[in-house]
Formats: sequence, structure tokens, C-alpha cells
Amino acid sequence: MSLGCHQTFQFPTKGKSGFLSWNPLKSSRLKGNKIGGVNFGKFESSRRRKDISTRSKSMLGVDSVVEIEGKEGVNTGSKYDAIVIGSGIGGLVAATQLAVKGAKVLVLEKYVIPGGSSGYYQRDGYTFDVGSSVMFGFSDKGNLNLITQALAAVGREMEVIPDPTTVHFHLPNNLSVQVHKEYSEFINELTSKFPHEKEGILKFYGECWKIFNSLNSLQLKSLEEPIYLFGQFFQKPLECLTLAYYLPQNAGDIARKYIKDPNLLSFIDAECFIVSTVNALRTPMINAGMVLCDRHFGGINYPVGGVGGIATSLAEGLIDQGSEILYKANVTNIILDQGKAVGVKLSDGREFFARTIISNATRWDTFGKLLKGESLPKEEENFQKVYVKAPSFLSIHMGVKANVLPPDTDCHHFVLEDEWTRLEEPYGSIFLSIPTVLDSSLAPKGSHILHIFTTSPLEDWKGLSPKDYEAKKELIAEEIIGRLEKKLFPGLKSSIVFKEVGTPKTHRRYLARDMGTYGPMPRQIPKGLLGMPFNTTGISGLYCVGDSCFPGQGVIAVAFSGVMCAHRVAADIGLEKKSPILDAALLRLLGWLRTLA
Ligand SMILES: NC(=O)c1ccc[n+]([C@@H]2O[C@H](COP(=O)([O-])OP(=O)(O)OC[C@H]3O[C@@H](n4cnc5c(N)ncnc54)[C@H](O)[C@@H]3O)[C@@H](O)[C@H]2O)c1
Ligand SMILES: CC(C)=CCC/C(C)=C/C=C/C(C)=C/C=C/C(C)=C/C=C/C=C(C)/C=C/C=C(C)/C=C/C=C(\C)CCC=C(C)C
Repeated sequence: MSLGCHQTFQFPTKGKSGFLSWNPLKSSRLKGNKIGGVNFGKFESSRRRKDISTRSKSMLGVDSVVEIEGKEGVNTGSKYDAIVIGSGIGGLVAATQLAVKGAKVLVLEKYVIPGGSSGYYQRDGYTFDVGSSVMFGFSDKGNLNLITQALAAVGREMEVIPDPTTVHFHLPNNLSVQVHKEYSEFINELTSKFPHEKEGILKFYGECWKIFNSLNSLQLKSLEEPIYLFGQFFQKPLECLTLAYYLPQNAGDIARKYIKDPNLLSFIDAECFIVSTVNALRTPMINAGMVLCDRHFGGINYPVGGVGGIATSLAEGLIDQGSEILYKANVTNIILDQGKAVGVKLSDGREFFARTIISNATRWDTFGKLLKGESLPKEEENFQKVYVKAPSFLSIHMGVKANVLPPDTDCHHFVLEDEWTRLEEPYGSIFLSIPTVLDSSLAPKGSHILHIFTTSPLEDWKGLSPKDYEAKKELIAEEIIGRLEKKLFPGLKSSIVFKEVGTPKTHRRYLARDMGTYGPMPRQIPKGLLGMPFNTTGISGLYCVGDSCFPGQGVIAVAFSGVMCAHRVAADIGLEKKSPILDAALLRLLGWLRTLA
């Protein structure tokens, strides 16, 4: 796979057989369980898979089909009930949830494997996670374990390794805080650093628990579907009112009600920054409540074999349901007919049609690139007024000699050494994950993986000659590694046995995200989550899913957006209950609420 002189960061490698050499099945199991009255056991699905795959392949007659399999859909007009553009976790969850409801779905993915920023790649015996290795929503309890539930819906489960510490913070003034899985241990640790703020700490995190417990008590479906929404209000009025109360609020304001110490407030900024790329004053309280408690409730669990196994398992599960996924399928246009989205066109000229189109590309890509020549719908104008693209990032994937890590090193670290003001600056904060602390099978014996990343704008990498680009990558990587050597691991530089650096250009190219963006971030102080659009769009038949939809960035967040999207689409194509009159009223109300943000 040649990437041209601007990229050294290559995604999955091929094994001797010519197939992708990583076998996620070593960590993903097919469950022969009953879901929705249908048995999704192995025999049934593989039999169905066999006869369909031949038919679909000859129908398309193309070599670039990596997997394309299907069955007759429930639709009458188009061959598909839904086309999903992109196979990030958001797209895959929407696709699989629709498929288990009985829809026939086609997922079109530009790259050669599923997962997007939750994908993987392999080099020299290492399996690297492309993006974050911190998995929320992957436990075996509650209603918020959306990753576990998404896999189970298509008869899959993955073996996971619980992480005893979500993250180890290394902050200015030598403040070191380990976020233990046990809530009481975390609170003891934090209050030992800020004894004068014990009450404030308990009150702030206590409010987070109020939100988490309310969320965890609901059955999560589309907030744009009135029969479900009003039903939840009826069944759980207190919980729904609690969530409605917090919906327009931000974590920083609530923290300031109880906490005065500026260092502790900065710590809460760092807590929020790692999940929203902005400080607490700009982080929606609902999102803060979700992540600051899930890590203690269900805990952070790492999938054996790497994060890439989640997407691979979902894609396999989708096929088992008789739906299809096509790789190397770069969608360049969404086709409209009398203002309704009816199909897509690929860069190689092929066209596919469906009753609905779901875009897992960012809203900037969807409306800026895929809908050519259309004026921006009012809703999208509002979105772009409230949200901007967060910067991209620089990632360093390294293999190091195992003995450079002290015993009991934690898996995830966040480093900001000297000045709190550098938190949100490019290259200011460093994220570090060492997934081999939990799963040693990801690296050759005697070595560890270090995945280091830091925010970096695409502008920094524009207009450079190939030589200068390479030199800049080396220089910045050297500086970041030097900081980690000084702060955490003496001797780090000399222990490196493998190193690959990805820049915002790499992320733009491989994740197909405009400017390589990390996701949306509020332009100014937002009204919590109020301004974040859900899944319907101003174009009939077109839906969005992923991190530029409610509730925003994060694998668990996009999984929720996938669940919501599938429910709304299923109602619109007749697979779930729907009330056109209530729909129109709710969608108008939600549209109006967003204008208040
Ligand atoms: N380092 C990190 O931790 C990191 C980096 C970026 C994003 N993220 C997180 O990952 C999640 C994003 O998930 P997501 O589901 O929104 O999307 P995603 O960006 O992970 O996946 C989108 C997928 O759509 C494909 N795609 C885009 N445009 C396409 C086109 N025109 N034709 C065909 N395929 C196309 C891409 O190749 C990609 O596979 C969020 O949680 C985000 O915050 C994490
Ligand atoms: C409709 C209306 C108007 C109203 C009504 C009321 C109600 C009922 C409401 C409801 C609501 C809801 C349901 C909501 C929900 C929400 C959710 C689920 C959310 C979620 C979220 C999540 C998130 C945000 C997540 C995130 C995460 C992330 C981003 C992560 C990341 C990570 C990383 C980056 C890593 C780090 C690393 C180191 C440190 C190394």
C-alpha cells in the first residue's frame, strides 16, 4: 500500500495469505442467543450468507467488493431500506440496529476495513488502535453499556479486560491523580489532594451521579420520536425532568457552584478536556455526568485483541443479518430527487439507491462535499454557527522495550506539566495509552505499545515540501517523546524499537474527516447540549449519525447516536410505531429549542 511521500502512517497490513492478517474472531464470539424472536446462531447465518453472497457479487460485477452479501429487503421500491455512508462506530451501530429491526441496509466504506477512528492497523507484530483506547459503555450492566448492547444485538460478544484506573493525570504543580475504578478510592485520592474542598468535590460529582442514574434508568432510543419520548416522560417523569433540567447546562458552571480552589477547577477542566477537547465551562453537563460516572459504574474495559475488533464484529454481525457492507466504496455525491435523498454515487461511477440515506461522514463533509451545489439548510447553518471543527491531532505509535516502564504503570495517562493555560493549546496536553499493560498480545514479547497523541491543527502541516514535512514530524515527535521521558519514563528515547507518526493530514486522508477534525466543539460557551442536532436533517430522506450529532464526540456517544438514528429511520420506513402529527410537532419544537443555543 503506497501512501505517497506525505504519509508514513499506514493502516492495516496484509499477511502472507493476502488477507488482512488480524483475526478479530480470536476475541469476538458469535452468540447463538435469541434476540427479538429470531435466532441469530452460527448455522443459520452462515447458510444464509453463502447463497446470497454469490448473487450479490455477480449482480455488481466488480472486483473491489471485499464483502457484499444480502437478502431481499422489506422495501418495495429501492433495493435497500437504508444506505449508510461510512462504517465508523456511529454508522455501524445505526446499520446493525436497523438490520435487526428487519431493514435491508448497505454500508459503503471508503477504506478497506470498518471502524473509522475506531479502526486498527498492524506493523511488525504490533496491533495499534487508530484512535482512543479508552472504551466507555463496554460493561456488562445497566442501560448505558451501548457498545456491549450493539454487539449483542447482532449476536456478538467480546472478551474484555477491566482497567483498574481510567486515567492517571500528571498535572501542573506536580498534581498527580489516579482515577480509580472504585468511586470511593477516587474520591479519597482527590480529597487527599484538596482536603479543604471535600464537600465541594462530593457535591459536584454527586450531581454527575444524578444525571448518570437518570440516564441509566431510561431505555435509550430516539429523542426525535415522540411516542417513545412521551412514553419515557410518562414512565420516568423525575428522571426525564432531571435530564431536561441539565440539558442546557455546562459542567464548569456547576463545578463553580461548589468549588473555589482554582487548581481543583483546572483539574475538572482537564477531566472534561479529555472527553470533549474543551474545558469544563464549554462541556455539556450531561456528557460530563455520563463519562465521569460510567468509568466507576461499568468501568473502562479494553477489548482483547484491540479496539478494532468492535467494528469488525459489528460488520460481521451486520452481514449475518442479511445486510451488506462494501469497502473501497468512496461516496462522492448524495443523489437527490425532487429534494429528497434517494441514492449515492461513488467515485468509480457506480450508483446505489435506497429509501433513506444515512451519513456517518461529519456534517461538514456531508453538507459541504457530498451534497454538491445545494444551499446549506437552515438547520446546518445554525449548527455551523454554534459548532466549529475541533483541531486534528498528531499521533505517535511506538513499540518500546518493556523494561522502560516501571512496574504497575497505568494504561492511560494525561500529561500537562507546567501551566494550566496550555491545556487547550496545540501540543499543550499529551494523551498516552499503553494498551499492552492490559493486553500483552498486541505487541511482540518483551515490548509495549505507546500510543501518544496531542492536538494539532491542519494549518501547521500545509504548504511543506515532502522533506520539510518529514523533518517537522520528526522534530515535533522528538519534543513530545522528550517531555514524556522527562515526566514519566527516563530512558524512553533509547528504548524505542518502532515509531510511526501520523499528522492531521494522515487523519484527514484515512478518516475522511474535513481538516482531519477530532469532532465538533462549541464556538463559544454553549447552552449544554441544546444546540446539538439529532439525526434528521433539513433534507427529506437524509439522516446524519456520528460525532456531529447529539451527544457529540466519543465512541459511546456515537453509538448512542447510531441507536437514535436507527430508531428514527425505522419509524420513518414503517418498522417502528410513528405518529405523523406528533412527529411534525416534536421536530418543530426541537428545531426551535436548538435556535436558543
Ligand atoms: N484519537 C481519537 O481518539 C479519535 C479521533 C477521531 C475521532 N474519534 C472519535 O471517534 C468517533 C467517530 O466516530 P464516527 O462514527 O462519527 O465516525 P468515524 O470518523 O470514526 O468514521 C466515519 C467513517 O466513514 C467513512 N467515510 C467518511 N466519508 C466517506 C465517504 N464519502 N464515503 C465512504 N466512506 C466514508 C470513513 O472512512 C470512516 O470509516 C468519535 O467518538 C470521535 O470523537 C476519536
Ligand atoms: C428531547 C428533550 C428536549 C428533552 C428531554 C429530556 C430527556 C429525556 C433527555 C434525555 C437525554 C439523553 C438520553 C441523553 C443521553 C446522553 C448520552 C448517552 C451521552 C453520552 C455521552 C458520552 C460522551 C460524551 C463520551 C465521550 C467520550 C470520549 C470523547 C472519550 C474520549 C477518550 C479519549 C480521547 C481517550 C483519552 C485518552 C487518554 C487519557 C490517554
